[in-house]
Amino acid sequence: MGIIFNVQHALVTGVFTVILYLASKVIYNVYFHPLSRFPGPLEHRVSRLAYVYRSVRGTLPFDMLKMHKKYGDIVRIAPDELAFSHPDAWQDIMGHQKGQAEFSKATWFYRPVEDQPSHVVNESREQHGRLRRQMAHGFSEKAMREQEPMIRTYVDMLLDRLHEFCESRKPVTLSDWYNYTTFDIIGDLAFGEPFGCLQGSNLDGWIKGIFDAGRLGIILQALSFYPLVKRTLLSMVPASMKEAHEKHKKLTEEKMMRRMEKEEGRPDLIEGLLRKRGELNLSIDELIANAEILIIGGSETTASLLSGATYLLLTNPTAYEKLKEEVRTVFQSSEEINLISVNKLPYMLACLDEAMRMYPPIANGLPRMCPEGGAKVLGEFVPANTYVSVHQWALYRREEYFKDPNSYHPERFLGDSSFADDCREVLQPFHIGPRNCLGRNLAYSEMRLILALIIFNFDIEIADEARNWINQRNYLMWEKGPLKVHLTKA
Ligand code: HEM
Repeated sequence: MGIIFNVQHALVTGVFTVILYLASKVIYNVYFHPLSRFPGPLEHRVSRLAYVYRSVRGTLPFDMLKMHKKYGDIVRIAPDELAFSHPDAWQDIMGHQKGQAEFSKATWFYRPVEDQPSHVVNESREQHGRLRRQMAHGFSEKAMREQEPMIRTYVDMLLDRLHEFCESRKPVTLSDWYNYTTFDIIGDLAFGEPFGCLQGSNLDGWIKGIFDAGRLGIILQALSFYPLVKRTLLSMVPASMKEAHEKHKKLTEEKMMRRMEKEEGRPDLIEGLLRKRGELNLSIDELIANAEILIIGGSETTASLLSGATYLLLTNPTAYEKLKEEVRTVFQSSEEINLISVNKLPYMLACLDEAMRMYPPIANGLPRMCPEGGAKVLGEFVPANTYVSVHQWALYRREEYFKDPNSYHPERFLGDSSFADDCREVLQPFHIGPRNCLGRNLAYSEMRLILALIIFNFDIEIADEARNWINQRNYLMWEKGPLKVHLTKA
């Protein structure tokens, strides 16, 4: 009897202690936390769970717009995180900081599993600078000129495969074909060999492994705030998953070994790191981590934008007709279209930029951490260790910065007076500052080359089932459904 009473007593005390702890945390977060003066929905100010819920549901970009509309340019989206939606936030958070420490990348987001090898995107400031300097060789103009014939081989293969569909008159899932092309190109640029996606008309198993790991990454990021749960779940990973991981790792090592055996001076994106491998003290796992991040960052982003731009053009016939006219007037044959000559297509560039605004490949805010001593963002003092972010999709849909933000108007990037009040510098799909996108020029060249050749070679009509294609969820990347179109030879 006495024992039962003691157990009951301990249980009641335990439950009471937990409730007391949670209640005091809620009161602290709402009234006494250094960020308590910033507005935001109550459920976001009291706990991280509301943010996690929206991320895991894939609705965060759209929810962020509603929050900024209601609460203004600064919203407290978690007890320790502020979201900023204003053109000046780019410079304040990501720009080169004079005489002040940089905002570092948030570990919970960029390194959800701490013991994984690091790479250029999540490295600490010093090692990042060294890696970036070396990798920059592969992104120079000279390197891009040398890479062009290789890139062109894959684009020609894409055109050949699409011509086959014209003959068969079947609808084509163009979004898949964009992915196959960008994956094969980046496979060659990062590992020295394509994935064979264009050849096999499907995504290689190795790539599928990377996508699966990406989805798991969102869950692991969320669990970073609940370390005990994360540790427990990680210790329970089933044997089949561990085996799949080991198999993927072995395949990747073999790929890297084959690349390392290739001739010296290959003009690709990994050569710079291989040349200074000793000086940079790079293990094979770190080399692989860098090649993998190039694959993820350099293919899905570009393919998404190409799909988004194609969809927006096909659902905006005036813009589509204008672009067709531009491409088919400037060029008389496919052979004339190359990485340099696409510069003669200003309307196409505006079409791509407007697609970046309406369908940015990186739609959510990638969190940074405020340095020691705190810093000012949009004139407000933000305490040290606060996470801060800029959510692109929400920013680009605000009427304060773009007229008629929910409609596709490439003219806004061509000096059309109806859009004179637009704030075009808001658009920063590649970010700014010392950690902005290294592949920006390559991405633009690749997208312009592919789109120009597609528009030149085919008349395209969207299939009925793809009319609402753009209504998607977002899990760091867009969850793209099949963009089905009908192609006829132009
Ligand atoms: C439309 C296409 C692309 C978009 C929108 C895009 C966007 C971005 C953004 C926003 C970042 C910064 C990430 C952060 O702050 O954590 C980034 C970094 C990076 N991107 Fe891209 N990217 C694109 C294509 C590419 C391509 C084609 C490559 C290379 C093949 C590439 C390579 C990189 C690299 C290496 C970094 C890391 C730079 C550093 O940390 O110093 N990107 N990209």
